[in-house]
Amino acid sequence: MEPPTAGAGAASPPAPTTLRRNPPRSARPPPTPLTKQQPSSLSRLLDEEAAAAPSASATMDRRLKVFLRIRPLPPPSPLRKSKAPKPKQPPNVCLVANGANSVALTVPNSKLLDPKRARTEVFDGFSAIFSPDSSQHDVFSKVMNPLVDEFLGGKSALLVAMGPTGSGKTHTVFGSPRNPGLLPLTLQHIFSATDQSSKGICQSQRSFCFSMFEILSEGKGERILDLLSDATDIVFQQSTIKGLKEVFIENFADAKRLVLSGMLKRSTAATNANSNRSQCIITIRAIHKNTDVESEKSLNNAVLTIADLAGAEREKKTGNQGTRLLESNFINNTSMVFGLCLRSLLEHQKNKKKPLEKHFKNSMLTRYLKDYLEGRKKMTLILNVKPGDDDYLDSSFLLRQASPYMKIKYTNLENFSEMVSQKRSNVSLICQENIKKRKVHKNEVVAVAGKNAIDKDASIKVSEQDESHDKILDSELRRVSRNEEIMTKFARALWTVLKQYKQKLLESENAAESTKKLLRCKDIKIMELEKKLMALSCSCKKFPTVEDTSVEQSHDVSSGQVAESSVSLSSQTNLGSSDSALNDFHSKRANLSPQFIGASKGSPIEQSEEERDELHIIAVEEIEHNVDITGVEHRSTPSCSQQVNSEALDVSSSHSSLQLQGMAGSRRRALGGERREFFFRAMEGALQQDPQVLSAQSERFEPTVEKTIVEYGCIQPPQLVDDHGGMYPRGLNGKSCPTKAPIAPIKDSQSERPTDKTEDLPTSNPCNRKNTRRRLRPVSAMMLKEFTAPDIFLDTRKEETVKLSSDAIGRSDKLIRLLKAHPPRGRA
Ligand SMILES: Nc1ncnc2c1ncn2[C@@H]1O[C@H](COP(=O)(O)OP(=O)(O)OP(=O)(O)O)[C@@H](O)[C@H]1O
Repeated sequence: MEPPTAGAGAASPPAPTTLRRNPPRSARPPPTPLTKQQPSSLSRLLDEEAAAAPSASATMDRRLKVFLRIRPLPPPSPLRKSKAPKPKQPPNVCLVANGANSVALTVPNSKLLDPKRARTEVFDGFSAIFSPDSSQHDVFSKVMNPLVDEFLGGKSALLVAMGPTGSGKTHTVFGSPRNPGLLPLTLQHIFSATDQSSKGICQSQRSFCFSMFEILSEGKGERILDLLSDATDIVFQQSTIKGLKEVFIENFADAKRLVLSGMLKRSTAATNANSNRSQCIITIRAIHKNTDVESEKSLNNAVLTIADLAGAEREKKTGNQGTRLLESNFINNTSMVFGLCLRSLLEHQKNKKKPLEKHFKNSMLTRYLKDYLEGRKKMTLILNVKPGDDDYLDSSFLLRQASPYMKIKYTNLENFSEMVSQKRSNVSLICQENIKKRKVHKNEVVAVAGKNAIDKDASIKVSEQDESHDKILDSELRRVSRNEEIMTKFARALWTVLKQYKQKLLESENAAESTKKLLRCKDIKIMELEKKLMALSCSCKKFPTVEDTSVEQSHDVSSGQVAESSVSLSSQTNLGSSDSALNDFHSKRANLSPQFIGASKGSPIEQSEEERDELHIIAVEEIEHNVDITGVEHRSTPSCSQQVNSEALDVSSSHSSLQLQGMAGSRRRALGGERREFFFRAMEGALQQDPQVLSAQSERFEPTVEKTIVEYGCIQPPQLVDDHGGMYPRGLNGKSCPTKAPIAPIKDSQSERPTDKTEDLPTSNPCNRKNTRRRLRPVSAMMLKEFTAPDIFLDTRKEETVKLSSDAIGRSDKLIRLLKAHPPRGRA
């Protein structure tokens, strides 16, 4: 074993330095320089105590014993042996035994910031230190022998093996068949001792119960596994394990077999460290069969427990993941809780005002070992460490953590169980006394009444015998009654609070119920509405079918419209009547119109009056807009009719078709939808053939115009329902003409007065935009107005207009006459 680098004997060792990046408040004392080799205060104290008085050993016995075992460095791997050249220097060691009770821990060079400034810490005060070459028997004789003796003497004891993973805990506790550990040696010792005692004293017969179980992690929790049976229903209840198998062992061979079978069942995992994954606990309970009942009782309480804790792991080193990581968390957590319990016990012992924290509740192991961790039963620790440089951090952590535990004291251990039983008996005695006292009081009353002489005598006897005792009982009674009162009040308060909570809960439940009901109603309503909507949409889908009446009407309307448009042409002489041609035209129209009519018929079902008006207004606006675009001159159309001739008719037809095309285009832009699209396309198609056909047809229509007027009884054609339910008069080719559509705009008027367009707009248009928006006038009325309206004369700025107006007056006279000749029949 190589001595520490800063060990004794160095000629001029570098001054030890303390590297502290984050110094704690209660800074540790600087590490003891090894050059001085002075024993620490604790070891000095222990030595002094040992030397001073024969009772010193007893004092030392009262302290928590902490042993340290340094395991040998692992041998080089066989691969390395055969192939790699032998290392010149032995592997560096950071931990060496510095004396009987102390070790020196040197920071390895690899961990030093400045290699020149070596640093060594000395940890002393250990009960014993076992160097790597110490045998299992050495360890047993110093660690376990005293505990076994105490156990056989009827006292419980616990040995806990602590340390990082792979430090030799399992080796220390179980050992191997060739090199048995503490447990086999203990069992051997127990049975050999029993044999000797049975040989010597035949009065007592001892037998032992053996149990072995492990606590391991299960997900994020813990569970117990019995290593001697396959029982699964093991429950941990108040420091005892229910369902745990205890096997009677009568000889060492049986015990050895049990230990082996238990070890085979123990959970280990192939981690980097190939370590145990559980805390293994072995208990040996002595059962004494003695003639003396009292001694049997006390001896039967003794339990010897050996705990082989799972080694704390560093995540970085093991590289554990998933379940293994959870396991190592559990292991580290248990070690931490165990350490916290001991720390708390020490703090409590140092300062009685500090409460003993209940850290033991945080893990199953510490709950099981509660009595030991609260200082009521004796415990011994054996720390296992690895001395290699690589294990410096693990060793340092363990030594720093465990070295203060040596100061933990066990006082009044012997009396503890007695104290407990005494306390219990005292309480029961007090209760009995209370009952007695009540009886006595009762008897006193009875005695006063003179009813029962025996009771009277007894009460007098009691009162005379122990007055002081009565006083104590009185005070106790008062205390108990006060406690009772407090508890009753508390219970009442709790009851009322609970009542209130219950009421609130009921209220909130009711509210929730009513809200649910409301929601259900709403749902039903929504469903009904949805159904209605579906029905409506279905009916709408079915609706767009061709209606003969509509077609007929459209025929009529179109003829009426033609009549309207052809009013100005009535003076033409060469218009031949041709019903067949008209029928042709009608059939063409009929082919075009059904879609439109169907669509227009269908819409009013869906739309309200307001919506229809609104859409009507939009349509009118669009048409107006088109009218504006195609020819603002049309606003002066009243005069155009007078100049009608065959040429003008052609022009007007083409104008009309252009105008209607424009209108159709704008309508298409504005209104989406397949049906509308179809309608407009059809209309455009019809218009494309218009210029010639229309002129010919217009000529032919002339007599029909008269007829149609007679048929409808007025010039006003039947109104057409637009896609959106809006009503406006039909124009040429069934196109609605919401405005006072000019029938035959004259080319000349456009060329003559191009600059007057804007000026004429507000005044010359008798049917201004506002009016059109509000309501559509019947075509006849509009025409009459056009012909007679005074606003025609308003445009006096230009002589031409005046002249045309005067012509219009003449034309209106003609129209009036025409109307008089054919008075309207009245609308259907
Ligand atoms: N004192 C020793 N002498 C010889 N070999 C030892 C000694 N201590 C430990 N070993 C060996 O080191 C290896 C690891 O030891 P062991 O399994 O006891 O470690 P451990 O602390 O129980 O690990 P874990 O907590 O992970 O279970 C074993 O192969 C064991 O034989």
